[in-house]
Amino acid sequence: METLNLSPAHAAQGTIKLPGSKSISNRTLLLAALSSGTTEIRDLLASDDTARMLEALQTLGVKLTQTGADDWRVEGTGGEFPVKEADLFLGNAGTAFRPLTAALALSRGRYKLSGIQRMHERPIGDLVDALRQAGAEIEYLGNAGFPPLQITPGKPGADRVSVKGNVSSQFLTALLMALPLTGRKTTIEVVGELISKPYIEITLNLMARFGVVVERHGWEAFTIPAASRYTSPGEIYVEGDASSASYFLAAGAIGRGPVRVEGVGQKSIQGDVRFAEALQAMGADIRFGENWIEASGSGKLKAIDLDCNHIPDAAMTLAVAALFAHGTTTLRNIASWRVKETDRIAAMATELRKIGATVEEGQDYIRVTPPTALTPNAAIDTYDDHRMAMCFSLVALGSVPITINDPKCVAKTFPDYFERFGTIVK
Ligand SMILES: O=C(O)C1=C[C@@H](OP(=O)(O)O)[C@@H](O)[C@H](O)C1
Ligand SMILES: C=C(OP(=O)(O)O)C(=O)O
Repeated sequence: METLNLSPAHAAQGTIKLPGSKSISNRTLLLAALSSGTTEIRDLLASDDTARMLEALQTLGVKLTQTGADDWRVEGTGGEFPVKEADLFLGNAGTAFRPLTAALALSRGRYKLSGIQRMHERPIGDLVDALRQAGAEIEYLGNAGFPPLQITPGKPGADRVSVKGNVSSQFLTALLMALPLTGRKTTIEVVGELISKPYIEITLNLMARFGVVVERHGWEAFTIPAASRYTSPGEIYVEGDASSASYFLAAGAIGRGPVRVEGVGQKSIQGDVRFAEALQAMGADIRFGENWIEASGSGKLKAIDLDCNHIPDAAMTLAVAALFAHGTTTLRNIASWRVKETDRIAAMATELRKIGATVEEGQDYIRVTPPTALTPNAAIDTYDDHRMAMCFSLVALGSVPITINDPKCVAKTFPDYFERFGTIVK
């Protein structure tokens, strides 16, 4: 196994131009493929998750041309994938797997969708149940409720479908993006509490840019108007990734800063920009510009007690920042961590203990009390979870050496993370 030894660091300072947002990149690729007209996408994220989406669309007959380092031209299909039978491998990309399942289930073709082993352990049953109400024919090829899936042509379905919201917001996102393909007026009812709500705002915002405006009834119901069709906006810029920003902003707060991230700011459509508020509550100084965020601090943080349901990904960064805070930090309402790249509550607890922290975990929370001195030379297991690897790089700022096992797992969303991190730590 490959390992990366990070040297002790005493300060963090500098500016980072963020890679493109994963959530915006994969939504934009799919919407551009489903729309009529050609879309020029700028600043697309180049990572495993977007590579899986690009490959899948290519296999489905969508014409894609790379026009610059991070720029792509997508020739829209007008909502009908040219290839009607395909076998797609989607790695561990939730933002590819869930939306493509919905789009293909409403596309009158025969498709097999699979991923890596962990993807086959991540639930998809609530989405399949909702798509079946919409007339889709989907079979489980392994365990019921989980990928891999076989899709065959369906028939017209109900004009009201319901979906559970408490396991992943990606199921509602997938339905919202795919239902316009039917051309029929359809209402989606959300059953129970919807988690990770800001990701739905990203979905609705991007759909509107591609010409489909969803009628909204709070968080309970969403109506796709009859005869909705996606049309290309022509050119679209992908914001920098706000979740990736969290590691650098935390570094600025822990290592005094200032550390500035460029690519997201005041006008961001990503919910994870609100990580900056959490960091502020921990005592960091935060400044926002139109297209940048900057963090600095005294080096000493305060513990917080926070409901993190709105920032599930960036909240992992708070768990490691808690090592540098005075007191006990509690992160609540994060049950979804258990069904992501790994069981993130269990993984976080195990690895924080290697640094000397006292950690209590519950079904939907984690509580972290820092040690009086961080344990040097811990070897951190990363569980094929990019965020575990990125989060734990921050420990180096406690002036202790640390080893990150399998550091290349960051390729899921941020292939050159460690090189970039190396440019801001001193
Ligand atoms: O829609 C999206 O782009 C995402 C939604 C979130 O998932 P859940 O809704 O499963 O919490 C988030 O964790 C994931 O990284 C990206
Ligand atoms: C949960 C994540 O990914 P996915 O899009 O695969 O759900 C993540 O990036 O933290």
